[in-house]
Amino acid sequence: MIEENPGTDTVIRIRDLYKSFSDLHVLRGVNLDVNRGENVVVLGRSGTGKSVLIKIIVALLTQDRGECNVLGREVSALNEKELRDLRLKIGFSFQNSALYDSMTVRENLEFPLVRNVANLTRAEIDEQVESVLDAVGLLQTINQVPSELSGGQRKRIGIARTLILKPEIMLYDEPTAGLDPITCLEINELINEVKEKYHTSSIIITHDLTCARSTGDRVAMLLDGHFLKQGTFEEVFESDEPRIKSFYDYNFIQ
Ligand SMILES: Nc1ncnc2c1ncn2[C@@H]1O[C@H](COP(=O)(O)OP(=O)(O)OP(=O)(O)O)[C@@H](O)[C@H]1O
Repeated sequence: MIEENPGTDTVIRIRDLYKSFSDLHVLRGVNLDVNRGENVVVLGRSGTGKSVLIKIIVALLTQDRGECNVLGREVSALNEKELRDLRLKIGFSFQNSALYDSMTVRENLEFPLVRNVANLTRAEIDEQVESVLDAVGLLQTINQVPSELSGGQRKRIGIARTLILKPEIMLYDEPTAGLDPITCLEINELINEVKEKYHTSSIIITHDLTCARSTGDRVAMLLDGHFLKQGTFEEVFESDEPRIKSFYDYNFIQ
């Protein structure tokens, strides 16, 4: 059981969360707090339920029991409109950036803005698109289409597209998967820059230990349906717990 921390502003509070699919018991008593302005890394082997947890946070799945409170609201109790409003405050960076191939970078970024924010002038749209592209260091790609960009650039544009709605919470699902080591380092830096510039609170799902070490204010290790250990990267991996040691040993670290 993790400690209550009444002095901090908790944006995600998960208590005793359970989720099964038939007889596959994926989450079994998950507890997690994400405090405002904090990057929390969720580590765990393939199939341990990291994505299921994220999907419960954005109500794409519903827990069997337990509490999942996001920005002060229990997500499983929200109606459609409340959910839509909540999701606008959450930026979700998917494993595959899912940009529209037929649109330019500018059009990809305008799309969520025009769809979700009423009465913006052309000048305001341009200003916001350029500002967010500048923040991810890719202003020069504004008129290109995704097929002309590298995997790392597409990932950055995907992050820019979520940032354009100024989310309070960012959820990164395997942000460095499939990228070369240098590009991984750049994405890790970007995740930290996003936190500084946009004051976001984030969950970063990964099995990349370099990513965990460089982006995580706190690391939480999901094993056997719950968080076996939470703390700084060093606190978690100083542990003598054999499953944590073996996770460390099998995941290459630079
Ligand atoms: N909608 C669903 N219906 C049935 N089973 C599901 C569903 N979603 C997830 N699962 C199962 O739950 C388990 C956990 O899946 P999840 O996608 O959360 O794993 P993960 O930890 O994110 O893995 P990876 O690192 O490979 O992405 C898997 O065995 C998966 O098959």
